[in-house]
Amino acid sequence: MTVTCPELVRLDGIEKHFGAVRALGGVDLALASGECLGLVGHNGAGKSTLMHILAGTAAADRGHLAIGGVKPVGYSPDLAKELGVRCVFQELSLCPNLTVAENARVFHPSLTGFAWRRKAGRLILDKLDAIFPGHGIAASDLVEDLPIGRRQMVEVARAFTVTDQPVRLVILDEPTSSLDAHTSGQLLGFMRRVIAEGVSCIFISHVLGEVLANCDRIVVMRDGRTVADAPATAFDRDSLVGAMGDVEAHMRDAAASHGQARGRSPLRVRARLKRQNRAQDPVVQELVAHEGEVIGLAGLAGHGQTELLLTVFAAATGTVSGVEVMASVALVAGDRQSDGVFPLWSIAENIGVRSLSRLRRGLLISPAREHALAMEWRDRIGIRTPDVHNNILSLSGGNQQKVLFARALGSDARIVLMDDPMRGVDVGTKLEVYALIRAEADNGRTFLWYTTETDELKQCDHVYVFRNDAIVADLTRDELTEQKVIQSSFAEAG
Ligand SMILES: Nc1ncnc2c1ncn2[C@@H]1O[C@H](COP(=O)(O)OP(=O)(O)OP(=O)(O)O)[C@@H](O)[C@H]1O
Repeated sequence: MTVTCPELVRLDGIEKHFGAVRALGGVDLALASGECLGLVGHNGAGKSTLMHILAGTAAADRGHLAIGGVKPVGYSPDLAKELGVRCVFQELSLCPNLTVAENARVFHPSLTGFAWRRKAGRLILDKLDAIFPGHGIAASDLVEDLPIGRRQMVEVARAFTVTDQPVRLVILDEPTSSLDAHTSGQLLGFMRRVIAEGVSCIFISHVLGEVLANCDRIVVMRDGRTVADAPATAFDRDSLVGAMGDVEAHMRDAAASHGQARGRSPLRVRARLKRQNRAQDPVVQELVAHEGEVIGLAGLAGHGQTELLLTVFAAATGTVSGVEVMASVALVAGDRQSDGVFPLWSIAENIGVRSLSRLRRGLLISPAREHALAMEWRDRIGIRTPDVHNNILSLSGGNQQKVLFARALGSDARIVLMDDPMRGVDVGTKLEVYALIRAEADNGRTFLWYTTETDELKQCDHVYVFRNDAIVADLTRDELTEQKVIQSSFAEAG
């Protein structure tokens, strides 16, 4: 039975320019109450910009916006909130030096009185419990001490908390990008429950399976315009990829078909892990990576994968007991906001910073060499910018992530450590980067790749599954299945 719900949002002819860049070229979009709309498109297609306009954090150059049939005058983030519009942006907005409860209070100024801290703590914890049971976050945790996945969970939960203002629309801009498969599933299940209660959601993700399985309708954006708008059931993965443009939908299988015998080439990394003593798991004693291998690190987020990468990174420049690293190392940070991007620098400077010795002419960095390196990588992985000397923050989130790739792959490092590096990278670029990683591995580079996406583990020659800071499974490419990874990630002791 089809139920016609009242229209909640209407955007008409929205245009937005950033200098010479046309981010939005006249976008129309409508959304009903209780509808879940999937919004997809390549990096830089204009999705986040459109959502900023809907959330009142950016103003359109042209066009109209109506919410609940009313065209608001002087639209602003405060007015959006009053009208029931909430947004979880890619670049998380929590105050790092405040606790989880204090961040909830910042969002809800109506929580006053001397018990405000307790009330705010209860409010956010109840919502975290509802969305992410077993989340392990305390109201008194300082946000800057939380890993990126947990920060994302707090940000999502906060968007759904209610005090004196209603929640009618929640915009989720890549909310699962830092969450492992289990936690993403919890969020998507919750999203379906609130949709059933009449709340609307706009869900942006580059994981097309999530969009196809959870949204009622899908809008595809390309180069600042909408190019497709249909019920989710009208699409499959290939037709979505086709609508997004310039991608070969079947490249994935070609990239995955490569296999390699272990251990014939020289050793690059050997890391002995401390034995787990909390549980009687079958613990794998050491991780090894050889020249030319792509090694996957799997398991639920926060179970020691990032720490292992950071330990290998430290061991490359100093002495760390139990860890041997036999070649130079570069790291692609996963938390680009705090660890990856130099926000005051240009795109070219951000790419070149890991290759300074090669870019030097005499005592100084040669601008020409820096420019050439940046142009080479702009073209190789399609960084969408009119000028590599623009500030890095002028790029969309996914394009900033590509810069971090370019920095590592453009360097002379023989070992590349990747901390869930594909966050926010669109499906076309992902396939290109997979092929690039494979080509670089064939040239003798070694990759240690922590990923929260099971599909990406299929790109690896060998996968170690982590749980509670220990390796609990050691899988060859042929043994790897999603089920085995999930089983090992959750298996109880005994
Ligand atoms: N503050 C800014 N200054 C200059 N250009 C910007 C700014 N914000 C966005 N842009 C440009 O606008 C275009 C659209 O970017 P937007 O972030 O909306 O893309 P997106 O579809 O959300 O991409 P992604 O999937 O990578 O997040 C891009 O070309 C981007 O470089």
